[in-house]
Order: sequence, then structure tokens, then C-alpha cells
Amino acid sequence: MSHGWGYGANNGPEKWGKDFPVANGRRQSPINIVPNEAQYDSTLKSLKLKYDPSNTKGILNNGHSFQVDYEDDANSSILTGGPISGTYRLKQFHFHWGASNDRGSEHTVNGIKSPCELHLVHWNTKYPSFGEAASQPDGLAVVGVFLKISAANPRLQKVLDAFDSIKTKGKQTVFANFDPKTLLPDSLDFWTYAGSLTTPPLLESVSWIVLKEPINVSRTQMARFRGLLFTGEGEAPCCMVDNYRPPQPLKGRQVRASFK
Ligand SMILES: NS(=O)(=O)c1c(F)c(F)c(-n2cc(CC3CCCCC3)nn2)c(F)c1F
Ligand SMILES: [Zn+2]
Repeated sequence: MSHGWGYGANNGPEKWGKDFPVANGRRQSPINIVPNEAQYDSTLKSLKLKYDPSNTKGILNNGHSFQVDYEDDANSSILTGGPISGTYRLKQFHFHWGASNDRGSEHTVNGIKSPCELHLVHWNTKYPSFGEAASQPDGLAVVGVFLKISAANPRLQKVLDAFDSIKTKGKQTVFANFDPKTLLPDSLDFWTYAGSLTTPPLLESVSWIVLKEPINVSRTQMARFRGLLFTGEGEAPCCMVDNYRPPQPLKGRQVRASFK
């Protein structure tokens, strides 16, 4: 795929297997979650997320999504508990969304797509770096949060207000003092399973932690996500929409629930 992976007809998820054969592996993500088939596991600990807003580094349009990056050279923004053991540091958060409100999430629940999905990416501090952790089966933990169309979410506003500065691929801007905890729903009930990055290199190193309760986003706020571009300045503009991978085969994996 000389022209690099993306979400178009010629370089999208159906083509990724050519350059990244693990795309057809045994623990690929996302998946369709079937709550009735998830096994309640009373040994799962409650999720503990401790974030320091002063760790916020910046916001970047990476040509596939936008991400908010965090300082990760200390245990100041961390995830513990849940299905994981040890301490995982927050690296970045980003979103996936659709061209319309009928699609956009990567995980689905009983086959139902949400318009958007938030991913908070953490890496296991038993490894020296994110890059090293990303190649280990227990290297990463991603918390997934569904967004549903409702009233405007005031906690998204600061992120949306930065979009004018990161409209095109490669643009980044200062973004400070943002607490990702403000993006989480009231309940931290979750489903969890062993999976992968949902974008190339699709590494099978992610403990997925998908929250049951969605957060709100308004139609108007979703329209602003769709104003970002996949393309760089000066290129023919292509709206950043439908940047989601569809659900992948479960291949015998168990999905556990932290709640009855
Ligand atoms: N959707 S997801 O599964 O939550 C998700 C993630 F968890 C990620 F970590 C990344 N990711 C990809 C890289 C490049 C690294 C380059 C060096 C090798 C590892 C990947 N940085 N972060 C990512 F792009 C993404 F979409
Ligand atoms: Zn993601």
C-alpha cells in the first residue's frame, strides 16, 4: 500500500491485511459486544483513573483522527484496577466517528453502532516506553467510551474549540490543562476482552475496557468533528469522517463484564 493506509475505498480496513497481515489475527479489534454473552466476573477490580491535567501536551491532527497527547514520563496520569495488573500511563486520547449519526463507533453493542467512540490509550509501565509496550501482549490498555446524540456536552467544548487550529493533517496546537476524567460517564461499569490496536500496525497488545454508559454529544458538536480534514494544507480537501474499523471476528475470545 504505497499510498499509506486510511479509510478510503483503496486504502481502507478491507485493504490493511496486505501491509499488516496481523489484520487477520486471533485477537483483532474492534468487536461486536453481545451483553447477554458476556461473562460477569466478580474478580474484576473497579477501574481507577488518576489524571493530572498539567500533563496535557497538545492536540494534533494525525491524518486519521485527532489526538490529545499527555506527558508520560512519570506516574501522574495513570490507569489501574479493572482487568489489568500494574500501572498503565495515559499516552493520548482520540476519537472515531461517522459521516452521519448512524455510524462512527468501532465497537458495537448487539450490532448497534454509535455515532462516535472515544479511546484513552495507556501503556504498561513494566515496559520502558509506549513503543516497546505496544508490541507486548499486555502492553496497552485502552478505555473506550461511546458517545450518543443528546444535549450538547459542555466538556467536549474545549476540544472542539481547538479544531480550527488543527483542521489539516499534521497541524498541532498548544492544548493545556485538560482533565480527560471530565469526559467519562458517571458509571465505570465495563466490558473487557483481549484485542488489538484498531489502526495499523494493528498490534495485538491491547486490553480493551469498553464502558457500558455512553456520554453525550449533540448533532451540532458532531458536525464540528466532521469539519476536520484527512488531507494536508494545500491538498484537495477530504473530510475526516468514517475513520472507524468495523467489528472483527471474535475467534473464540471471551468478553467479561464488570457488572451483573
Ligand atoms: N484505536 S486504538 O486502538 O485506541 C489506537 C491505539 F491504541 C494506539 F496506540 C494508536 N497508536 C498508534 C501509534 C503509532 C505507534 C508507532 C510505533 C509502534 C506502535 C504504534 N501510536 N498510537 C492508535 F493510532 C490507535 F488508533
Ligand atoms: Zn481508537
